[in-house]
Amino acid sequence: MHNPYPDGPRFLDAKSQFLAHGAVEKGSVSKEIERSWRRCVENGMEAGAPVRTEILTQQELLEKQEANQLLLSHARPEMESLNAQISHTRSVIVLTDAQGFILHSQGNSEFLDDAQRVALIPGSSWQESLRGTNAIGTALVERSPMTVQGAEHFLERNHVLACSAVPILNARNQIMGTLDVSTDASMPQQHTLALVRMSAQMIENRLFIASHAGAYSLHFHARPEFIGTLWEGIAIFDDRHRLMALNRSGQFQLGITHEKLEDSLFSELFACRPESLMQAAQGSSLVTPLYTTREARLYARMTLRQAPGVRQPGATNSSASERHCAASLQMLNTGDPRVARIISQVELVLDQDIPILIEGETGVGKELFARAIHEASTRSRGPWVAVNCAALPEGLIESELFGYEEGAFTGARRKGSVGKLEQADGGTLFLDEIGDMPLALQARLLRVLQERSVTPLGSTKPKPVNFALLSATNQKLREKVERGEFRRDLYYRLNGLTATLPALRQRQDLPALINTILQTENAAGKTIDREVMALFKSHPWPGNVRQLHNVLRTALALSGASPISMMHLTQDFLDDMKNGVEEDAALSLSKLTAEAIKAAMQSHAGNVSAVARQLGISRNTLYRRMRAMNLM
Ligand SMILES: Nc1ncnc2c1ncn2[C@@H]1O[C@H](COP(=O)(O)OP(=O)(O)OP(=O)(O)O)[C@@H](O)[C@H]1O
Repeated sequence: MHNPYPDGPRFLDAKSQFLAHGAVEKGSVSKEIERSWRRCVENGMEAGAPVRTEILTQQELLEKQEANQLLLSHARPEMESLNAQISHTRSVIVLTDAQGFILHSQGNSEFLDDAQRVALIPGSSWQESLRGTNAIGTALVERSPMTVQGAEHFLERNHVLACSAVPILNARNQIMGTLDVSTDASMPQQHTLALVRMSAQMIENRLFIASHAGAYSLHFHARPEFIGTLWEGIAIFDDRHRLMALNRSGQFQLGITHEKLEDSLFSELFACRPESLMQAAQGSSLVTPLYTTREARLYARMTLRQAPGVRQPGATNSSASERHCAASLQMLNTGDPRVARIISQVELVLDQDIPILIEGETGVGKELFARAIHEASTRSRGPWVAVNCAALPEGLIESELFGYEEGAFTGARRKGSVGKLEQADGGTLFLDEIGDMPLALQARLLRVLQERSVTPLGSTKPKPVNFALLSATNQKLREKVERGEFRRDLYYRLNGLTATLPALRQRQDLPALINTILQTENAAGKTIDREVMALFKSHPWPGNVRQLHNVLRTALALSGASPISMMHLTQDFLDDMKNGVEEDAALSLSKLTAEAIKAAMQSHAGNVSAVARQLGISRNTLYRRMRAMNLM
């Protein structure tokens, strides 16, 4: 019969030999186990001794949990998901602090007797000096992942256990704690350590990101599909592009140890300007190729963080490298007749001081389009300043837009602040989500547009400004005007020309658009199989081009070198697809019903009883349906 624990007798023999002669036969156990046994003997420990169960009081445990709050909060979700993967085995998952005290445990402990169950609950300690050779305590001493099975444990009481523990390190390579899975000694162990390693790495990545509040982080790997996984390198920089921290995978990929990290600049590590990646990071999670200064090719995604003092791209003059990232108007012309007409209209009014209002559903590419207009204009040498009116808190929007003088209000910065309107002088001001601008500010904005000057808060001196004005909205602005929620005079000021970008489901250039997106993902020429293309053509795309881009990006990562097929679409998208179809069906059904009712009303000259009879429904139902469909 298959013996699930073939090494049991070998470990027992090795242990007896070690206890009798102080040495083991070469190769019978690992060096780490032999070293640990030696430490146990040197500490005067006896293999057959009863276990001393050291357990913290409730108060002491609470204090330890408090002191390790960060570790606990990031480890808990990973322990949950590890538990879901191994819930069919009889195992307990344990998190300890750096001294080996259990902070949290979960799982199935039925395979243990009462004493051992107690040993795996929060508050008990697995220090090697107390419990002899064991995965947690020995991993902490050896600073490396350990599996300790059956008789490899020094104390006989622990021979029933098989445990795999991995130390969790912070960015400075200091041990924060361990993650361990303990199970019955007879359970095969070959995959357990790999699983625990992965979970520990996830916890390290989470801790790493949470403990460094830099200005931006760069996520990188030699293979694009590894970005966003536990194997990615993560580098965190401050707003002066100095490296603040690099995770272990990053240290390995870039070939630097954490001691050498101090004061490295972005430009010393990567052959690219951080600003160009920042531009790509705005509003999307684009993966871009880049080279290290040692000429290794990597892929990276930048994540901007909301730290104070971060210079956001867009609020400054657009540099040559940023400009290189923006799409040109003709690049956006991928064959849809409506888009082509809008582009030719825009080209006619370009540089003529005519404000353009860009309308369209979310994700149709309004900001991309606005940026392309700026790039095509003579103002492209001037600044591009984008303001998202929906993202600014109402109390801040005024000072953001208009700026303020020194000492204008309590808490104002000493030197005052230049508002966005003034920053845009000589370039383009893009007011995104303009429909969300509070009414009171609409009046002030209108005055600036009429007088072409800005008066910062706390000042009486107007400053002349000159910028091209673009704005965008996904709301029906005209309807807001009718409802009195948006100033009519401002509405007319903003829309010298209205450019309405079609929703993706209305566009006739889907394959060409897909090709453009594939190009931006460095995957030009990638094949998409017919089934997927047919699905894409019938999907209603509620998230528009942004959604298409995301679906393609994930499919590219999942498909590797093969053509994109159904198996590379995420379940999320397929579910969305199903719901869309159901919604569509419901929509067309209600349209058909409305048509049927209208026709029957006409042929029976409005006689409700006759119509109800013809349609086979009651008069009440007919009235209800007519009311719901606005037919009465
Ligand atoms: N013509 C296009 N070609 C390639 N990608 C596009 C195009 N239009 C839009 N996208 C993709 O869609 C994303 C969203 O575009 P953008 O932010 O300009 O949309 P938006 O209409 O301003 O959205 P929102 O209303 O939500 O602000 C872009 O980051 C890009 O990935």
